Amino acid sequence: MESLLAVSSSLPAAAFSPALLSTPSSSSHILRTVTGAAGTAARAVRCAAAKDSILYALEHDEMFNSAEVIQWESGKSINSIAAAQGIRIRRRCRPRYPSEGTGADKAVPRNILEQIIWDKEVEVSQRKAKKTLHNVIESSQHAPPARDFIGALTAAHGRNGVPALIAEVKKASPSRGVLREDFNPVEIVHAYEKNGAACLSILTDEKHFQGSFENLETVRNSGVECPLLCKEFVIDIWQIYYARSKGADAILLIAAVLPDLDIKYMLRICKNLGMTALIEVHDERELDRVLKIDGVQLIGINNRSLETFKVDTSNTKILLQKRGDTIKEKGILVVGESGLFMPDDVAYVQNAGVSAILVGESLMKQEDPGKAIAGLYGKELLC
Ligand SMILES: O=C(O)c1ccccc1NCC(=O)[C@H](O)[C@H](O)COP(=O)(O)O
Repeated sequence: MESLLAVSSSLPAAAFSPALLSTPSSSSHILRTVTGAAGTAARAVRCAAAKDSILYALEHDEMFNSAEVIQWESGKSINSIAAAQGIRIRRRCRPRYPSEGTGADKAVPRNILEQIIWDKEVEVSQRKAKKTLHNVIESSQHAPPARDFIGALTAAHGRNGVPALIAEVKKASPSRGVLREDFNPVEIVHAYEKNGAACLSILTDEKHFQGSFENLETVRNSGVECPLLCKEFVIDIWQIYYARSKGADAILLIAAVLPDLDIKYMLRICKNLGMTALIEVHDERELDRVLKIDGVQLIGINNRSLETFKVDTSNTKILLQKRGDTIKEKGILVVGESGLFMPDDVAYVQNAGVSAILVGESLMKQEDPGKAIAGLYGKELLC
């Protein structure tokens, strides 16, 4: 595994720039790097297969993700690479050639997160068929510049002396069903901003959360100034460019879903786009993986298990007790996510060491989600 990571990590930074990714030369650059790294006859054979796969992808105007490059290079499946890192969520994996089956046709998802990811694989491949990576990169280059998500959190934290608020726009969720029938995202975000939210989180998944990229775009164009987090289940770099093209300033990357190399690769893309990556973890193993990755600036500790729905705010405290010092040394900001309803909850995660909180349900369920912010903190927030 180490050597595979070394091969892929040896891709030069320039290979990840949007400008290069958008031209055929970047693809051949990556191809040369991958094939050029093969030292043994066996690897050369695998690389020949990789080359065929990559050429096939290019002919069909598809772009490959880093995990797929490793897969081709190593002969290992994405799922076995992920499992070696402790990732339990399996990818269904599209066939590399139309004649190949996935072998997963009869499989059933083991939990809700796996279901969401399998649905996302279908959704993303359908979206890519309509708008290629090349086109979406082009669109992202015309978006207004990304706003400073971390800067907004830091300023609000300093201003109020309590964790900054990332207020979430979430109509429904798999664990709670519909949270709000009367759902007007523009009204909600203006109320959030007026009442002291530092940043906004916009759910874009349609099938499980009744969100949409249209909501993200409408909010962006509605005149709010808070930076926007695209709350998506990212499995493919295409989604990052698409989110940027719709006005996102930050994007969620879930460590329970993405192998390390994908996180590294996606972080570089975010950096090139001026976006912030909020990297979400739920347990110690995920946190340790993420802490080994260079360039991580913002980590979210989710109190909700996305596999079982169990919410436990002590998760934030336990993880920060164990790794708080390392996080501080690295200058990483921590967001406490999920299950926060009252001033005591906010104080609890603040004492644990978070600089920001991500809150959805407890605000969305109130008649006036803006006024609910003062109820959540036990005081009004300064804007
Ligand atoms: O909220 C869910 O039911 C859910 C299910 C599966 C995957 C993700 C899910 N939610 C994402 C989140 O973690 C929350 O939207 C976010 O942290 C806010 O949480 P809350 O304040 O508890 O709504």
